[in-house]
Amino acid sequence: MSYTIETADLTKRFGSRVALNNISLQVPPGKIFGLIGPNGAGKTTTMRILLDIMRPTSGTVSVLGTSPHRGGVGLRRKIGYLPGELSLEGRVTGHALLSHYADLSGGVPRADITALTDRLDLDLSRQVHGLSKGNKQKLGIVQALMHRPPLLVLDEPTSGLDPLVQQTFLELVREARDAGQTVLLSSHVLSEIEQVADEVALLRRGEIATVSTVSALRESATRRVVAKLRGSTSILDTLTQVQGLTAIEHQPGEEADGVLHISGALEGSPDPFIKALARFDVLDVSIEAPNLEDAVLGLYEGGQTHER
Ligand SMILES: Nc1ncnc2c1ncn2[C@@H]1O[C@H](COP(=O)(O)OP(=O)(O)OP(=O)(O)O)[C@@H](O)[C@H]1O
Repeated sequence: MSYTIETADLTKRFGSRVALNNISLQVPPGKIFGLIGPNGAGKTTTMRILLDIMRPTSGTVSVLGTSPHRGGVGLRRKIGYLPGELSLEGRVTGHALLSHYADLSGGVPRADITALTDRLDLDLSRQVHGLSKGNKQKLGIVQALMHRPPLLVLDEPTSGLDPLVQQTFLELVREARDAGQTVLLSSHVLSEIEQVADEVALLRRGEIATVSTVSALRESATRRVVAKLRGSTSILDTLTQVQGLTAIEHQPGEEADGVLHISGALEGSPDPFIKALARFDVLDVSIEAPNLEDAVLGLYEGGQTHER
């Protein structure tokens, strides 16, 4: 398979500071790939190298089959880039700014720009320096998406967007993927992009902690389970045998004798838990949605894994 983005042993040092340490990443075509990591993990540095804003200390990079260093303007036009530290201070209107970028991209139909600004509810007649942080971010998003490039590289794209606009943005990203575009986007929290990302790489101190599909993360995540059961404390003996169920706690209910309130943490399939419960008189049960943020934090603390 030829990847849209491929890096091998990518390393970037700033003096003695190692920003990236042997990063090997493969972003498949037509997918949404998330780079997740806390502040300083190396997300922006990785993206800047892909755009040839920065050169690596060592290692190799290929973007759309070309080295960013050699790709020049031809490669740059195929990438829609939203920088993390978007600085829009000029005394120009949104219209003028987008026209300028549209020219650089080889022209963009006016209707395509309007379709985006309408959906994001962005007023292009205002001077960009007076726009709020969120509206500047919307302008940056339109600038990156409007020419429908084969690759989108979006650094913290949801930053500053209110929840409603965040949803619209995620829809736009999904539509781009469905149209065959490849999307690389970064965030310091998984919850902002887990709805759209097909695969995520977790960066920690310049290294890849894990690469995983979001569905694999979901399967490995722990969910809290709560049940109200009628029966003797022998229930507990049964539950301790359930595969994947840990941290079991119980307390007697306020109801008539023999009601137990049970809680625990369940990893993996809920099937063994449900089958174990079915042997008792179940008064109530709930299995919460997995908390992916916790799963990711666990991975940050843990060692290296690679799952595809
Ligand atoms: N131009 C630079 N000069 C010196 N150090 C730098 C430079 N750019 C980045 N770094 C360092 O490299 C490391 C990675 O930074 P980077 O901006 O890539 O992280 P990030 O994951 O994007 O973080 P954030 O979420 O805060 O944007 C940090 O330790 C940072 O201080």
